[in-house]
Amino acid sequence: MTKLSVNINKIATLRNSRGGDVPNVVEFAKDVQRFGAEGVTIHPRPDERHIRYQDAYDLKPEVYTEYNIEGNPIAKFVDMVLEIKPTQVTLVPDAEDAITSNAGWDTVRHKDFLIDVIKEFKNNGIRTSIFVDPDLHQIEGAKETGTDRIELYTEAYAHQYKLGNKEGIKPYMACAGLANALQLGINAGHDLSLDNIKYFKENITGLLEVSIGHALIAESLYLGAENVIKMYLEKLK
Ligand SMILES: CC(=O)[C@@H](O)[C@H](O)COP(=O)(O)O
Ligand SMILES: NCC(=O)COP(=O)(O)O
Repeated sequence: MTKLSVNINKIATLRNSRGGDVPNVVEFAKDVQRFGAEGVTIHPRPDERHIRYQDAYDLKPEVYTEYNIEGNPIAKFVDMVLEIKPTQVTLVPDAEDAITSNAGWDTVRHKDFLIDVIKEFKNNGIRTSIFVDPDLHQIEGAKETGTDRIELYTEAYAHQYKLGNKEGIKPYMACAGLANALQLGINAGHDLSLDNIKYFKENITGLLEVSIGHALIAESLYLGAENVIKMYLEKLK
C-alpha cells in the first residue's frame, strides 16, 4: 500500500497572501486527515514565504498520521526538526532563490555531509529520506549515507506523462528496482497529480509514500478536498 501525504504548503501561501489566518493551516491539516490522508507534509523554506517555522510547531500536536517535514538541512532547520521530532524528515537541496524544488541531492559529492546529518536525525528516532533525481548513481550514493528512504523527484516523469510519453517512467522503474535491492524505502513526489499518479503507482514496485501538494490543492478548487483525497486513495490502492 502507498500512503498519501498531503503537502499543505499551498494553503499557507494562500493565507500569507492576505496576512491573516484564512485559510487556517492547522484546521486544513486536521481536515485532510479526517478525509483519509495518511500523512501531512510541510516544506518550510528559509525565507518562510509559505509554511512558516511556527506552523511546523503548531501542527505537531494535531498531526496524528505521519508528519513529514521537508527542507534543506541548514542549522535552523535541523534544530527545528530535532525539537519537533516528526515521523520523517526529507532532506531537499533547495537553492535559496528557487520557486520550488528543482533538483535532487548529489549524494556522491555531499556524502559526508549527508552521513552526519542523517545520523543525527536517526539517533533522535526520526526516519530519514533524501530527495534524489532518478539516477542509479544517486541511489547507490544514497545507500551509503545511511538514509532509511529516498524520495524520487518526479518532475521529469510528470512532464513526460503530460506530453504523452509513457517511457518517462523507465528511469524511475530502474531506480526503484535498485532501491528495493539495496533495501532503501521508496517515496516519491513533485508534480504528481490525479492524472499521472495511477500509472506511476502501477509501475513502481515498493512505493511506500507519495507527498502531493500543488496539483492536489488546485484539483480541490474544482472538486473539493474531501473528494480529491478519496480519488487519490482509490488510485493508490
Ligand atoms: C520537495 C518537493 O518536491 C517539493 O515539491 C515541495 O515540497 C513543494 O514545495 P513548494 O510548495 O515550495 O513548491
Ligand atoms: N515532496 C513533494 C511534495 O511534498 C509536493 O510536491 P508538489 O505536489 O507540490 O509538486
